Amino acid sequence: MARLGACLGVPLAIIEPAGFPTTDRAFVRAGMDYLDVAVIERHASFAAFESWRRAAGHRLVLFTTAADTAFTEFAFRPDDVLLFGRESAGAPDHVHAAADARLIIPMRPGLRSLNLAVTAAMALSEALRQTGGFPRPDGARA
Ligand SMILES: C[S@@+](CC[C@H](N)C(=O)[O-])C[C@H]1O[C@@H](n2cnc3c(N)ncnc32)[C@H](O)[C@@H]1O
Repeated sequence: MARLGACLGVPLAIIEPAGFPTTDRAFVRAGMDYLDVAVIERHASFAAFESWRRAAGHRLVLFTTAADTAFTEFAFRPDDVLLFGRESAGAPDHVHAAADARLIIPMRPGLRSLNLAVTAAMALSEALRQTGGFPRPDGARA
């Protein structure tokens, strides 16, 4: 996901406690050379993240299988924060309650979920497509 953010020019925020190792060593191994160009912010807790988000005036858009609205039916804004849950347990109830919108990527019946990185790639693709946010080869936005 660090690589996804780096390539598309989108900052990544990690809210602790994360569901994966967040030591510098683990990051260097997973992020490879993309880590140098990725913008990664860390928030010590959901409360700390919420203080930052509310002060900055960003909407919180949660991707969850417990949603009724398809992500393709939602009008994204360029400064929306897209939030994804843990690979293991998803996002807790209080995070669902705090979200301004809860969106699902529709799936075939009977299947549990996509994996986190695939969800993020699909979500970001739709949000950037709608808002004209894809980077251009000359460095400008599309
Ligand atoms: C592997 S899933 C978590 C599965 C977890 N057992 C659950 O039921 O939420 C990891 C994250 O990917 C996102 N996700 C996966 N499939 C999704 C879908 N079809 N629509 C929206 N978000 C999805 C959610 O943010 C979820 O918290």
